[in-house]
Amino acid sequence: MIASAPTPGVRRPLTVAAAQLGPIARTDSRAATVARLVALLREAAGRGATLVVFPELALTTFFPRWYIEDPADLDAFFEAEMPGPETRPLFDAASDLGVGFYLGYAELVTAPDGARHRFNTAILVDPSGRLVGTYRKIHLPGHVEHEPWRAFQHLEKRYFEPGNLGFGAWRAFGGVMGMALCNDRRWPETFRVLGLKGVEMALLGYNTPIHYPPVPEHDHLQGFHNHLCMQAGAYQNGMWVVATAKAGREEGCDLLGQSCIIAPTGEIVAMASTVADEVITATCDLERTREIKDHIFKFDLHRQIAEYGPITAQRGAVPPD
Ligand SMILES: C[C@@H](NC(N)=O)C(=O)O
Repeated sequence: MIASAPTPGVRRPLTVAAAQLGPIARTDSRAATVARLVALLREAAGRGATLVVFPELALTTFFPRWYIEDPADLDAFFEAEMPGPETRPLFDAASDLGVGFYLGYAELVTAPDGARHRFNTAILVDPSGRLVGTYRKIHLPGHVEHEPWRAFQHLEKRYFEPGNLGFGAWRAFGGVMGMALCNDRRWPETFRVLGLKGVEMALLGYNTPIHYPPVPEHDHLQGFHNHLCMQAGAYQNGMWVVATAKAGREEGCDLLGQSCIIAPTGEIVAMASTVADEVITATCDLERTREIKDHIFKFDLHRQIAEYGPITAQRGAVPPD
């Protein structure tokens, strides 16, 4: 008998929702945005979800598109406490409904010495309202300086520090959960590190402009690349992926939709069909991760780590000319 053969009849179903958001205007209040999140949460709960995944930077417009010089203007997009007075209604609604959630937001941390640190952050909250974990975005895309030639900026490298908490894995919702944010999904290392930590479901929010100023000839591929990297990450690591967009035309900038739920086989099992507020759900059997983790990508058996050194070296190993 093969020790790792799945046990017939064993299931660990988890009904999840991706709660896609349409655009958020710069002038929209936090209260108005949180009310939208609560409405999506209620719809998801009504459809049986016990975990709801919101987008990256889900409380504000995607402000890295602007060069902001006044620190007070920048601060207005950040949360100094979570929950704070304006986000508390989301936490209250979730625990009333018995639903947990993933939420992306801009986090302002003031250290004991008074130094201020800014992160692009996601939290995971369980159905009782307890904070399960915090993730701070590691792969920050874009640029540091103002580049006026662009139709819009992508100043994540200016406004955020790289995450300092690593890629976490948390036992919650009947399985092992991991988190990532937007550009992280393009990197196989993200999913591999989560996979090595035993993650069975990766939760991810994104804001992806359709127009990529440095290489505009790839604009028509945004939807393809979005799914390509996440379907590969799901399959190569045997995990579910729940990925949620902030979508639609936001302050003149078109953001990709196509929020999706991906099985450990790499198959998309649910996908949004609008670029507005929209809930998609799927019942995900966490036990299905074993179809991959115990077989084609059984890490302990098949990985050849002696050959993987360049992956963690600062520089590549390109042969000399
Ligand atoms: C452009 C970039 N956006 C992001 N918010 O990280 C991405 O989709 O990779």
